Amino acid sequence: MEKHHLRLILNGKSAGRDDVRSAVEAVRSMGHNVSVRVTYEAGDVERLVRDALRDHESERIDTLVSGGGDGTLNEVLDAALHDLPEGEKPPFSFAVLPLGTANDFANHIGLDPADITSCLRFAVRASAKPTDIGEVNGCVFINMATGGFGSQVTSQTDPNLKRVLGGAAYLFTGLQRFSELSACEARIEADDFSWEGSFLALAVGNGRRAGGGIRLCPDAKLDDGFLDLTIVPFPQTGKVIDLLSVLLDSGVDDINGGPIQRKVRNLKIETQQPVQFNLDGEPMNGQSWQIGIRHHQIDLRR
Ligand SMILES: Nc1ncnc2c1ncn2[C@@H]1O[C@H](COP(=O)(O)OP(=O)(O)OP(=O)(O)O)[C@@H](O)[C@H]1O
Repeated sequence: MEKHHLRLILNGKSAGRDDVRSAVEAVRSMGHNVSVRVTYEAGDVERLVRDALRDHESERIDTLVSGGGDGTLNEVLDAALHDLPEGEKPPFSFAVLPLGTANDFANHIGLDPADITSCLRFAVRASAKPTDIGEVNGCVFINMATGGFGSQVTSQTDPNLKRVLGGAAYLFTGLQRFSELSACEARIEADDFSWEGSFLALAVGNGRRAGGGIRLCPDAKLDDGFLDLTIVPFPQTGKVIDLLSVLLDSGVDDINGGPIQRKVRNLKIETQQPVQFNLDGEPMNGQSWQIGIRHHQIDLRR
């Protein structure tokens, strides 16, 4: 069996968890090398990724594991890809140890956040597969970029509520703030598609689910070289609440009349007012969005 050298960047929120310690012990006892670096606060991930890039030759690091939620994974990838010359891949593959609240991306690749030891074993057993990365105005995402309803919910969800309710917190906050939901006017131009109108939710997915399991891009694939654009138009007849409950219950599949769905490589979105976009849950504000895909930019153990 090949001996692996893992570097685990662990979000400090989970540093005290017994199951994380057991998982590291279990993988070390399989003969692999695991070095662990823990974050204390925002910004630490970037420095720890730089350290991993510096150490990768001397310590033969072959896999960088993101230990945290989608937010941590996003920070890890953003730091690893930031200064990379075009056409180059990072010098190691990536893996995920799902320790977040929703873990939408980890769920998409079949990881069970309740069994952390299996997830870390998977990081040494699974093969590293070429994986696409999405980009919005120069910032990366691996799972999904959402605008409108979905983004409002994620960024306004109280962290304490998230801890108590888990993924359902997103839904709770969404309904609580329902009265603030309004239509957002946008103009969207893609390779061979354009759309203008007001939307309730907008999603650009490399992965399929966001906001705690809501299926917004049901046909998205991580390595097909496309992003899946989903537009849920704002209902003309004021049936917003019906539309919302369908969306939260079963995702876009069951929406009456269907949402607008397209596979795209590049798109530009202009909104009439400033809106928030969420990249894997991390908020960004603006009115003009240039979105693209970096085909097979990383290798991911999945
Ligand atoms: N030691 C720490 N204690 C508390 N927060 C931290 C610590 N280190 C980093 N953070 C913060 O944790 C956040 C990322 O957390 P995490 O990866 O769990 O995202 P999440 O959004 O809760 O996950 P998910 O999207 O899966 O629900 C970042 O905003 C970062 O600033």
